Amino acid sequence: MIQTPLLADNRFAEHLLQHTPVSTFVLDAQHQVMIWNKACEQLTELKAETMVGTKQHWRGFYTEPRPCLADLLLDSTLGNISDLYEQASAFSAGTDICHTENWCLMPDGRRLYLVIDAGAIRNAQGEVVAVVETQRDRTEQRLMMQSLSESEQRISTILGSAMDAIVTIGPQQTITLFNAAAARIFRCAADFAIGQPIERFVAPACYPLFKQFIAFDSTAAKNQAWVPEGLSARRADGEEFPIEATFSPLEAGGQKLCTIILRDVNDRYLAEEKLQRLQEEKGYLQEVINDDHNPGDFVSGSKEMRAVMAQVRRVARTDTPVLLLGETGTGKELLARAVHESSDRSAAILVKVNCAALPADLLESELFGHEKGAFTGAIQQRKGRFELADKGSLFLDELGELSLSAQAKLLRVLQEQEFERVGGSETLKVDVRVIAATHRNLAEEVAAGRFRADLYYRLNVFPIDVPPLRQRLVDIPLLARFFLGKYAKKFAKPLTDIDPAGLEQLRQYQWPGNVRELQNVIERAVILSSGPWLEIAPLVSPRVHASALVQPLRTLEAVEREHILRTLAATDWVISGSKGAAAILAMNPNTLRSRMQKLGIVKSHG
Ligand SMILES: Nc1ncnc2c1ncn2[C@@H]1O[C@H](COP(=O)(O)OP(=O)(O)OP(=O)(O)O)[C@@H](O)[C@H]1O
Repeated sequence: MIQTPLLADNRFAEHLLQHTPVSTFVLDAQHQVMIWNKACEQLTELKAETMVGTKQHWRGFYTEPRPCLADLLLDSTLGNISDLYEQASAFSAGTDICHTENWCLMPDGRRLYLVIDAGAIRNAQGEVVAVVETQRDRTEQRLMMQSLSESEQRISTILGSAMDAIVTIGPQQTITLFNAAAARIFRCAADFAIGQPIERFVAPACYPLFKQFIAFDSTAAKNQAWVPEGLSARRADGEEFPIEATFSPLEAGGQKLCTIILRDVNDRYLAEEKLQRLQEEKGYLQEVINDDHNPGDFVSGSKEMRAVMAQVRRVARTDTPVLLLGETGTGKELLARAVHESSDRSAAILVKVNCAALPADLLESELFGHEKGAFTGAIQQRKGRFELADKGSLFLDELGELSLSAQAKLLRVLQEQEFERVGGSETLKVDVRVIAATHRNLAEEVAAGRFRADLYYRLNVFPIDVPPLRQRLVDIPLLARFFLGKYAKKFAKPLTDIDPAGLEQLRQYQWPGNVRELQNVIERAVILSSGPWLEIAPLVSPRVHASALVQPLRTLEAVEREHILRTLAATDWVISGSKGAAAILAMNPNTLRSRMQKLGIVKSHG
């Protein structure tokens, strides 16, 4: 507070006020302008000679008469300030001084942000004799502050909505910025993370490498670096996860900072795995679609087959392995599908492997997969059928052909649901229900040392015997008519039924190839018949009385070998195709080839 009436006596003070670079005017107690200094002239573009002695000072700041801060102070009416300075962003007042800041619309149309201070001058008696008001133009700073805060807001919106974690670290390698995605990914609030050393959020094993990217003084860290893999971060709860990160060092305000933009690539890995799995499944399903072994409806009229179906229904809902026993072509694969489809796993797939179709070493890699370089030709990692069947079922056809080493692996999967890929050391876990089938007598195979006893007992928990067709005569006409309908439609033949003599022939026949053979016979007959009856050509070995079958006893292999050789001779060694040996033997051509290899059957030239 200034207490002397210096303006009248003190020329020096007046001189100072006149020349101070701050815009200033002074009013006397009657609101008349006493001083209108040079800076005020510049700010308002109004000359002192037109202002001094008048009460027109408002003209410097408003387009209409309005009290200035100095007037309010003189009249002690500061309470009205908010009516006058609507946009006042700061206001403070004591008895003799007051302060405000606000946007002013100058008479010449300029919009200025003025910081205004007013102070009362009292005489020795304490009476207010004058008021000094200063105005400082802070328009530029204010606009800068505004645009700074706008851009800060924009940046914080961008940071907040970014999908990736954005973390900035300062020279002490402590976190200075932690966006919302970082909070989500690291599972902790920004308040917790800011100020913490970055080391806390990096997997310890990766920290030395991490440091190289944020080491500000190393030349390597001068440029931005993108690290697509090999780094792992650590969440607040200690869980480690693989990341992909970009490190951007920068110098701001003399401080070395590093911004890390990172994302959790676990989800990507999972998505990639899922995609690969779906692609493999797609490939597998494509194979199934192309496979003419694809099952149609299941026909069962005999009490024997109804009993089999009842067993299928009973075991389907459990996770017990199922062993389907029966001669070739009896419908074991169809039943395996029925087990899978009636189980809780039906939403996943049933994967099939024919153990006789591949040599032992390839079969092992087919079942369990292999690592890149596991053997010559293993140019990349491949998942096996067990992995493909995860959460579903695996049908192992011709189980009796499995090598002893594959049997050991299979036993482990059955017991612990785990295995390693060929050439790999990583133990893989799967959840697979195994359904196996064989036409061999496994008990005999065990006795001969060709099949592991422990695996046999593990698989034999729920054996289902599928009777040969000759033991369920009721099914023969049912199946024959079913196949007639199917092939007549396929080949567009107007066939109504099977002629009675033919039907009788079908009943009499021995059916060594069971339903598959019947299916082939009907297919051939449909192709050859012109209608309306389906004519059945004489069948090769009519059904004979069991006693007539008695012959000197020989091994199964010897009989099998001789029979295959006879058939091959009859087809002139043609294996596949509708007239080939495989069709006659009602076998899959690949199965036949592998049997021939196993039995050492080769075509002699000469
Ligand atoms: N009850 C049935 N109803 C309809 N078709 C059947 C029936 N049983 C078998 N089939 C058909 O017979 C053919 C052979 O059946 P499947 O492949 O299931 O026999 P399998 O016992 O698994 O033979 P293999 O031991 O040689 O592999 C298939 O085309 C199948 O569709």
